[in-house]
Amino acid sequence: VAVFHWPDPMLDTLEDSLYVNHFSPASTFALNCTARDNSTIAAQWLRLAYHDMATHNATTGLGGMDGSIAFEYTRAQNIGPGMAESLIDFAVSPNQYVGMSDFIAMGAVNAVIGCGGGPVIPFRGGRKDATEAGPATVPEPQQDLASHIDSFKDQGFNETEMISLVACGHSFGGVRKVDFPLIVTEDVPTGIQTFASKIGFDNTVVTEYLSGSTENVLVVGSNVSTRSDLRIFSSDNNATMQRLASLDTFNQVCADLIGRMIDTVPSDVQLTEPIEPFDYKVTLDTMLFPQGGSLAFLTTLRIIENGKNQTVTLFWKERTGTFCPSEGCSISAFHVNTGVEASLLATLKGVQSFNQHSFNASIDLATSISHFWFEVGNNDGSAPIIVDNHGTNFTIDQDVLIFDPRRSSFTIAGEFMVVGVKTSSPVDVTAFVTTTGPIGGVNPIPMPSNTTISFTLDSAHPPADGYTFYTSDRLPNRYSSSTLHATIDGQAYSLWVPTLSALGV
Ligand code: HEM
Repeated sequence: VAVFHWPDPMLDTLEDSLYVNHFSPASTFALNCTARDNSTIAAQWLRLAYHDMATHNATTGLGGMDGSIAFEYTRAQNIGPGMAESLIDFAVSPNQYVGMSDFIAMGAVNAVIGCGGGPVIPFRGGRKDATEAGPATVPEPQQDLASHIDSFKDQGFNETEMISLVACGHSFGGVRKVDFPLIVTEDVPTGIQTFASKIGFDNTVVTEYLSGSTENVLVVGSNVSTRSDLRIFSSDNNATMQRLASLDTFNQVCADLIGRMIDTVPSDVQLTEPIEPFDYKVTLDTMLFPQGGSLAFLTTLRIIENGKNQTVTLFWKERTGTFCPSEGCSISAFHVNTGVEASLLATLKGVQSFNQHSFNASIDLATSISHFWFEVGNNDGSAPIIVDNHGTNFTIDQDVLIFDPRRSSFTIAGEFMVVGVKTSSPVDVTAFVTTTGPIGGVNPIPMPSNTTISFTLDSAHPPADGYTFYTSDRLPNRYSSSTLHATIDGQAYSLWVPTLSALGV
């Protein structure tokens, strides 16, 4: 299991996206098997993930789940509106540390639970987005069995796994003549055409195939050349399909294979260990900025709701000199937000909701802050739990380049970030900003992109408390997050700013 050592922007983003409800569309849109375009969002997402993975070549190690589908979705092999629509679903979520490909993979995990309630597929992060299209290697129904065996072999799956993975995939969604003109569907009713009239993660696709009652056009369609499921399913005399007739086996095999499918990445990509909900998490809105002769320090500790009535105390130590008592300076939470909703995936892992304990500490300007930790009291006589980033403390790397949410301005007229630098010498400050592009134009998919914006000396905010302030260019539309960079007195500093405001600003 991946261990979270704060700060870790990638794990931080992925864990929120997986387990905090509404944090990312990837964990919500596909729930309840929501219908779209004569199919379901879940089916579209699962097909998107497979088609993204299908560029993998196990021999060269190239391709796989890398988001290259964003450059390939207009190909005939990716026909149908589901590809573009699904890419649009995911395009709001990426930032500088997590790309589209991780969200496409997360979409597959949520598609499976969203339509069937399970099985739960482990999620690993760290995929890298491709910058161009991969080869056109998605299998097509008019190809013969030998080609399909070859395609799956290239993708890293043997013949038995091919049979199973196709059965798993085709237990979702439908085949629509309009989207796939190669398939002659005069013998299949129009409208919603789901395999075996079922939507969901069950093995009807298998049992109806075996009993001869299937309406799957890739099995019984009148165009014999596009009966690819028939050729694949029967390729080992139905031995695999018979095994999959057990619902438990089907669920186990599908969880395993879809898991392998989303973890099929270019060989130079190293995925994290599976990401489970973090017990204790310092949330995104942790900020340190000068204010009226001291430093304001805002932070929040998120705890999984556990039925105990807990009290949390924030502790911190000085950066230089002595100011705090030997046990550290401390303060109680000023706000507790109970009942932060967990995602469906989190509830399937036993997490019902989270409590957020927020702090607004005033830090001595001269001695500043080097690190912080928390004590969680159970109010039942038991010893408090020390939450200290797994023994490494929550370290404030630096207080030289800071983001100042109070001096920043966010109005309809425009959004401007203000940063402070702890020097009076002139400094070049830039922000590496992720935005999601406009819908429409040349590329209808609002793919996330990165731009650099610069800062100028802030005439509205004179130097104060040892800091000089710089204001950004107007933030671009569809700003999502940024990382600040500056070289100050010969040393390079950077600061991830995942969010522009915090409770207590
Ligand atoms: C030889 C391999 C495969 C062939 C020839 C094939 C072919 C097709 C075709 C023709 C459609 C209908 C497309 C449309 O009408 O829009 C379809 C739908 C679908 N396929 Fe496959 N497929 C294959 C493997 C897979 C695999 C391995 C998966 C995932 C594990 C998968 C997942 C899906 C899903 C979820 C749909 C429904 C999409 C929707 O309803 O929006 N397919 N496939």
